Amino acid sequence: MPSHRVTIISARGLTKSYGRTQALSGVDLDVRQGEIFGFLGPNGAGKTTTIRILLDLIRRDGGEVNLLGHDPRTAGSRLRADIGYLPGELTMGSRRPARELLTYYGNLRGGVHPTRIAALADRFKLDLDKPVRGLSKGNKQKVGLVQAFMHDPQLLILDEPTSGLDPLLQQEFLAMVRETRAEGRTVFMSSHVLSEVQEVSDRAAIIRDGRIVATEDMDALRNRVAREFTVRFGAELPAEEVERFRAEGNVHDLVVHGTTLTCTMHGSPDALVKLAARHTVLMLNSEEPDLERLFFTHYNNSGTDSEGAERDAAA
Ligand SMILES: Nc1ncnc2c1ncn2[C@@H]1O[C@H](COP(=O)(O)OP(=O)(O)OP(=O)(O)O)[C@@H](O)[C@H]1O
Repeated sequence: MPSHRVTIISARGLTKSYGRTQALSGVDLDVRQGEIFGFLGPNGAGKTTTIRILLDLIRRDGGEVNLLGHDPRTAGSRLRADIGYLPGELTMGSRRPARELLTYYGNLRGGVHPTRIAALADRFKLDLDKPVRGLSKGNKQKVGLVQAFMHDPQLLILDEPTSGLDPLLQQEFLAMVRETRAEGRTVFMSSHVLSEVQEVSDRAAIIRDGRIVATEDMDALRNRVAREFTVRFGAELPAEEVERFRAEGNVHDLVVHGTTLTCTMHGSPDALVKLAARHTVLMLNSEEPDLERLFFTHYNNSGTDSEGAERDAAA
């Protein structure tokens, strides 16, 4: 991605404490126009706090923010019209039907055509006639997503957007995010689920204990992440066949127990799949590491030096 693109989100040295809890200890971010930018971190890392500061929903203790060319502290409602925001915790106690609530939100942003609301609701399989208060968590999340997308904002800021969505709707959501990018608009989304960010993002920042520990192109992150594979064969493998697996450059930690082989791999599983296909495969399973493991295996030593991690990723 060309680095000369317009910067849509810039944050420098953001700090925030809640009493004795230091939630952010100097967060820097640069998000460029037309990219999908993932914001990854385990629970309590500071994602929601950062997002709320970006939108001036809470006040920062220190640092600078620029969103679409403005400081959100002073830009007021004009800036809000160019942003779609999905909060991490939706409080929707209204007795009104979703259609009415969404029309009301749309009017606050200068009006959104009813057919646009209906089309988005249709994609998410949301019933617009039910009172919002009685909706399930997942259906409330859909209302939140429709209100974030419906006015076609230049910038979408989404806090844990797939929380509560079933897998098919997660895919629908990711498709919408890609369409947004194709129109040159920008998406910033937080998540603690590595796979969804990996699937859709161009770049991601990883936050841990209130600091950005890495900002990476997703291709670089994909290669850093070791996935665990388990293959169960129809019969025990001859020793020389096991050696073929062991000889593959990106196969590590290989263990064979009876008919079951486990290993970890970086990058593409192509070689493993082709070797396995020489035999009868009863089961093949691949698990991604959770974020915590990724942090401990890859970022522990690089500590808080995000430039160092970027250098490593480029190497
Ligand atoms: N209103 C608050 N009062 C006190 N502490 C808070 C408040 N909000 C957040 N914190 C603390 O600040 C830190 C960062 O929290 P934050 O909600 O930003 O993390 P997060 O990455 O969004 O986590 P999650 O994925 O669980 O939503 C945590 O230690 C949290 O307990």
